[in-house]
Amino acid sequence: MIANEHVNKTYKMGEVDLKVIKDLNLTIEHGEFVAIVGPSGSGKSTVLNLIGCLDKPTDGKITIEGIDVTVLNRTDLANFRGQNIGFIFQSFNLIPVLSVYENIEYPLIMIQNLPKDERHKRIMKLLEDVDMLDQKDKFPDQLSGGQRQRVAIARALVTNPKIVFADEPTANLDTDTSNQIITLMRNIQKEFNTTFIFATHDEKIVTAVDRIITLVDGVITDDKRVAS
Ligand SMILES: Nc1ncnc2c1ncn2[C@@H]1O[C@H](COP(=O)(O)OP(=O)(O)OP(=O)(O)O)[C@@H](O)[C@H]1O
Repeated sequence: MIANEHVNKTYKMGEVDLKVIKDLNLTIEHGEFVAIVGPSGSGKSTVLNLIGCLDKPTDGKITIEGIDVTVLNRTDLANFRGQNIGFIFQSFNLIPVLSVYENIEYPLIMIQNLPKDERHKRIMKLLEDVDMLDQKDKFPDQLSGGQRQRVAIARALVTNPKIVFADEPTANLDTDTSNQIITLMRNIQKEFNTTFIFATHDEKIVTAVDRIITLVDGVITDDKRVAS
């Protein structure tokens, strides 16, 4: 479970304080498929960065899987992130000099000290899951947008994270490819009970999720469960 209690985030811009998240109280249960929506600049990415442990709140408490992550130091936070959280970005963020296989392997080498044959098994299974087995030796610039995002999804999942944060994951994809990617993530959520949290403007994602949280000017103005 993820619990935010009285979370605030203020950016200092010279003399000016920019308060972008205001008294956020939000609980997300295991295995939820949820979208955070709202106008540009409303604070969606900031919330994702805070609960994704990429950034720290100015004050308030964030508990993930029973651990208060706001008191962890940088090293412990990075370890916690590596063990529990996966990220998918709109720009895919693949490493251009690494092959598809090596891009997926990268977090396992950086974060989790797994033996090579165990790494291989996990990567091959994920390549199959995202239907990229026949592309495993290609490099990112030899792939389509949808294929790149499938690799990014496999990379986000290879550490078996409990939670995946996806910031506009379909922004650079056409409608059919977006729908395929959303279905892929939904299937993974069902199979592994992985929590997926999206920040998005994409109606295709909004109509696919079970819960929609609306953020306006750093405040939750609506939080509703929907039949998808
Ligand atoms: N590092 C930063 N320093 C200062 N201000 C920032 C920083 N990051 C974000 N902001 C500001 O915080 C506010 C919220 O930004 P955020 O990126 O979270 O919004 P968003 O809802 O994700 O927007 P979009 O839909 O356009 O991606 C904006 O006013 C933005 O300019």
